[in-house]
Amino acid sequence: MAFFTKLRERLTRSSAKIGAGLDDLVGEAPAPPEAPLPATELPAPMATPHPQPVQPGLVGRLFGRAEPKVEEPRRALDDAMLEELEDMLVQADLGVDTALRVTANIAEGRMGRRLSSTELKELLAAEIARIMAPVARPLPIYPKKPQVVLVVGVNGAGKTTTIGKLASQFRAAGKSVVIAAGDTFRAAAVEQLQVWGTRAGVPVMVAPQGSDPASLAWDAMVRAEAEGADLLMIDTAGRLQNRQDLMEELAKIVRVIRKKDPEAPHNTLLVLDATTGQNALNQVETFLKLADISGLVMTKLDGTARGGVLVALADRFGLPIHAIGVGEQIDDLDAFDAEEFARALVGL
Ligand SMILES: Nc1nc2c(ncn2[C@@H]2O[C@H](COP(=O)(O)OP(=O)(O)OP(=O)(O)O)[C@@H](O)[C@H]2O)c(=O)[nH]1
Repeated sequence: MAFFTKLRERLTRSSAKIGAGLDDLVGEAPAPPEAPLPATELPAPMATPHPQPVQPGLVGRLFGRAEPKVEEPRRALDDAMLEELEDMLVQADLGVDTALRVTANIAEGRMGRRLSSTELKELLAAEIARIMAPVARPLPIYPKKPQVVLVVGVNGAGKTTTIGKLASQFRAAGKSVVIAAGDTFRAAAVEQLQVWGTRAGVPVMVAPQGSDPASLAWDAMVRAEAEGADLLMIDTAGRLQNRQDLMEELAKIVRVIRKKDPEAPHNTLLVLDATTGQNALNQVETFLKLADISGLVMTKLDGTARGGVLVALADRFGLPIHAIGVGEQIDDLDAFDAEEFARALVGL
């Protein structure tokens, strides 16, 4: 299945929230002060968000009268409508600042214009795409061998799964990959990575439980260099409970791999779980203090109504969004496309 189709199908919880919110917002408008239409041509009541088509009568059909055009409900853009729109966007996890900016941009030059829900969705999608376009950048691939990709994020965010999916895609593109299971404290995390490695046909380097992740990272560098691997992906622990330890652990991994390549890691990916909503913003702030984050991957957009947080992230931090995850299967991760995401998010 094409990823866009998948995205549209799987983003339904977020898009239903925003899409239905916009339908309601326009549908709730008071009836316009226009002359009433004849009863037979009256569209569904203005307060109904999903108007039913009016059936033409038998006489009308026999005499070839044109079917009445069903007009979408419309609502004049005023302060009250903008305030509702703003609230709706905050509820959809775009965050207050982003919601305010988006709403102001939609209002500009359009006050008093009577908008249908579809028009409002188009305007919103355009605003969201405008915010997202500068950050929609695939993971850059460098000629450097091995390109070292350090993967960070809290436990459960989807690091392991993301590494597995990326490794599989790189393999499919003809690249050789080595994975290092750097969360050496959690046997389950190492096992899971081995499963993904097997699926992707990529070797996974492991170390005894509780051993120094930096030492594993060194060994993995040696092996990746010796084998001429294109990429080395290093998983890391995600224990934010002890931030100081984690910071030292990450710093040590970086120090060690820089002895082999002063430019490494070439990418530091922060994996975020969309279901955490606004908390994802705090996670970015925290990890920016712990590591030199170069880009984001957002997972679990399929299981949440909080997909709007990606817009807030783009607006607040401007970090590249390399990929998004919409499921647990190996092909459920793809490059992030601003326009596709924006349209899917608003339910277009
Ligand atoms: N629905 C859905 N589930 C996902 C997605 N990405 C990851 N998951 C699931 O989220 C759970 C956690 O993912 P992991 O990859 O194990 O997360 P992690 O960050 O490595 O976590 P630890 O191994 O606990 O450090 C797993 O059950 C995954 O199958 C996604 O895009 N959609």
